[in-house]
Amino acid sequence: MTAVKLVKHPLAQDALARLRNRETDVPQFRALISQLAIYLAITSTEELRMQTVEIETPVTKAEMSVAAEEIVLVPILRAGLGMVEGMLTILTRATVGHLGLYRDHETLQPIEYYANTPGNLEERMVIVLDPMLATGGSASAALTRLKERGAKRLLLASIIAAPEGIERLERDHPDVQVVTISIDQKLNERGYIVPGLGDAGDRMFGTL
Ligand SMILES: O=P(O)(O)OC[C@H]1O[C@H](OP(=O)(O)OP(=O)(O)O)[C@H](O)[C@@H]1O
Ligand SMILES: O=c1cc[nH]c(=O)[nH]1
Ligand SMILES: [Mg+2]
Repeated sequence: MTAVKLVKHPLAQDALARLRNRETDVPQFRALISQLAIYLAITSTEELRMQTVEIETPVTKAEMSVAAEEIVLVPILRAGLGMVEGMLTILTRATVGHLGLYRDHETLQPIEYYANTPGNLEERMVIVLDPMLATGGSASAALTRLKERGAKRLLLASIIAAPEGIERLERDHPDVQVVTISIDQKLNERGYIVPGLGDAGDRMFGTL
């Protein structure tokens, strides 16, 4: 079963409420997405593999834990791009791949138009970024593409998830952990998350 981790920090919930508000303008929307991505970066890497090394401080030598796993971030274009900067605030050494997908407005099926990912995905923690998990079609297609390219240890970091999207990933990718800040009520008849925040890409890039 897909494991879902919820970010419950009060300041993340406060930022998400402001993100959802229809009065929030484009610069504020971008800043809030970046802030929320920092919380997702911290929670997504709680199980990062570590190793013990000897460090010499100005005072003495000591055994310390350091990260033993490289991280690849893969934003789903367009809206996932807004999460990269916040993620890199914490994950400063991560490499970044890109997957271009949009959801056909009629069929809601994902259409892929770009894929560029770093090599050696087998050995790395791969975190897919998309603020919205709605039907789950886009996330599922992205995860399938990354597995075809060798990824084995995958997470999906989203800001808002619909129950329908989580169920879809439980079916298609039970090995992938979902990290999110809110599980909303449902999808509406046009496939938008309720209460959601509208179209994340349009609000981020001002294309409404
Ligand atoms: O779970 P799903 O039903 O597939 O919907 C979620 C997808 O829809 C949005 O992208 P959109 O198609 O609007 O593309 P955009 O980011 O370019 O605006 C969102 O950013 C996800 O990628
Ligand atoms: O509510 C939704 C659903 C899909 N994509 C969005 O940007 N918002
Ligand atoms: Mg969009």
